[in-house]
Amino acid sequence: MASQEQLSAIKGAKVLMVGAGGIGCELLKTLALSGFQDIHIIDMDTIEVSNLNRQFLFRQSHVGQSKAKVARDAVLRVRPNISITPYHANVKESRFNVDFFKEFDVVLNGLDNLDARRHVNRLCLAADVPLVESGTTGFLGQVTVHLKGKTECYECQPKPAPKTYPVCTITSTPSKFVHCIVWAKDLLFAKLFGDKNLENDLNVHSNDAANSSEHSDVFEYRKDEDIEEYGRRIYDHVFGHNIEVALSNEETWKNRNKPRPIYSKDVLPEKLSEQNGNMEKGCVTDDVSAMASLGLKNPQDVWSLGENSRVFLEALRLFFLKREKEIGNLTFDKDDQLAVEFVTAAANIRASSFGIPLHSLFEAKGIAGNIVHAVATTNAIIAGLIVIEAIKVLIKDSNNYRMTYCLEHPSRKMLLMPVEPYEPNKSCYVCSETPLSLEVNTHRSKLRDFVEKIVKAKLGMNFPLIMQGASILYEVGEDLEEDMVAIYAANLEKVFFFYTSAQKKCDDCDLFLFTGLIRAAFSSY
Ligand SMILES: Nc1ncnc2c1ncn2[C@@H]1O[C@H](COP(=O)(O)OP(=O)(O)OP(=O)(O)O)[C@@H](O)[C@H]1O
Ligand SMILES: [Zn+2]
Repeated sequence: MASQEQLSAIKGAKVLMVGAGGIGCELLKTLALSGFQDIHIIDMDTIEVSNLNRQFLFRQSHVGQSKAKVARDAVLRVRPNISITPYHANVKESRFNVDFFKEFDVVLNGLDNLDARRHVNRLCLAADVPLVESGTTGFLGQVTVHLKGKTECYECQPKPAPKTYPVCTITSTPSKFVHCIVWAKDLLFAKLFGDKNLENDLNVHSNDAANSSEHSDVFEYRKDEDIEEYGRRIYDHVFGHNIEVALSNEETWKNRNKPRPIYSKDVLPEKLSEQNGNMEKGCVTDDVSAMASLGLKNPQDVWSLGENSRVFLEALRLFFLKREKEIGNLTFDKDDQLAVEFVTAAANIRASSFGIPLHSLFEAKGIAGNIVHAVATTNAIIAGLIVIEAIKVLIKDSNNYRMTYCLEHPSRKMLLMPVEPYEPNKSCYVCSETPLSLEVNTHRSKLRDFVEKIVKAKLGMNFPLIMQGASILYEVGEDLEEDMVAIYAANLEKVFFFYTSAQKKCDDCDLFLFTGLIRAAFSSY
């Protein structure tokens, strides 16, 4: 039971929720049923069929509609007298600025990506509004509370980078299915359907130069070439020839199982086309599927090597036949059925070559898309914990704030692990005043390198303002004058020495970067 103090805090609170997905639906319902009366909700997405199994405010008939608006309507049906304001929008839009955030007593995140979380964290710090942050992955979840100056901010601790694998494991010595998936997705798929100008390590181990130049155009589709012939050439090159080349390096295989080269003629009949019965019929461009045209129905089946080889050739054929315009611009997307089919088949053929167990399309899709299947119960538990922390924030019960972790297996008979929040990290570049230092080669590095690689990519700033002393060197904004845009563009092309020498006539540079909270000091070499 809530105390009188809690009830009046709940009644008077103005709350902003960001995200109306798995956690967001649960959260909106729990807030409404707990007595909250003024809730604003931002979500940029529309409802997809795949959301319906756990985002229970949505029904089949809502597919394609705004999540924020449908969630509002659904909750108003059970609590008609409260106010819910939906925004079908990206939280990064400029209208959701510091002043907008200042209107709220607490912000609650139910997001699914780092970029948006960092953005909301920074706005909450700038507006000095408490943030309750959350996330779930399958059975795991956590809720954390962030108050400027009192607890650590969302970015005080570096976030673990997504898992990467050594290049040689991917290009030549895979030992797990995930290595084959990464190869199929990031190398083969990218090589065949992605940007041709990007570097690609696909042939990295065909080490003799003559050999690699001989094959330099092996991936090139020649005009009027028979598409099956082209597919078989790729197949034989990557699963046959490249494996033979790798085998020729005896050292590599001294302590490893040798892979087996696979050629298409060994696993498939000479000519396939006639056997793909219904492949021309009923193909809608958006819906092109090699599984459909080969009559493979169940995505949970593990295909044989022969079936994978057919899917490989058929998916490749369909890309060239039905989606030719996209070739050269494609990046792997877990929601692109044909791309998933191609990657599953390629990964399985490679796995077969290396003696690694094959996997179903369903499993391969999960691995390729880094998907951990969502668990509705975890989302519900996390949403409940968010509301508990939000109420503590509203009544300023700071001694009792908790970060709570939801575990997969009980630890000391507990499934929920509450921990006192940590103090702010004094050297956090987001919430502390500590300057960052950076060494740059002032003769070689341009302001553009700094802006693109450090400020935007590394520090995740979307609208940086870069100043030297009192003068602005660079800024981003929708309402900049044209001549300023031209000046900033020119500034980006100047090397740092241009600025440092003008300022101090020496190589030591003290360039300051202000973006609300961040200040960076530079030294040069
Ligand atoms: N920048 C953003 N602005 C507004 N809403 C965002 C932003 N980034 C993510 N979201 C929303 O956060 C929600 C996260 O929900 P959830 O993790 O359940 O993902 P989902 O997209 O609904 O499902 P899944 O990814 O599992 O298919 C989504 O509804 C998404 O639209
Ligand atoms: Zn911080």
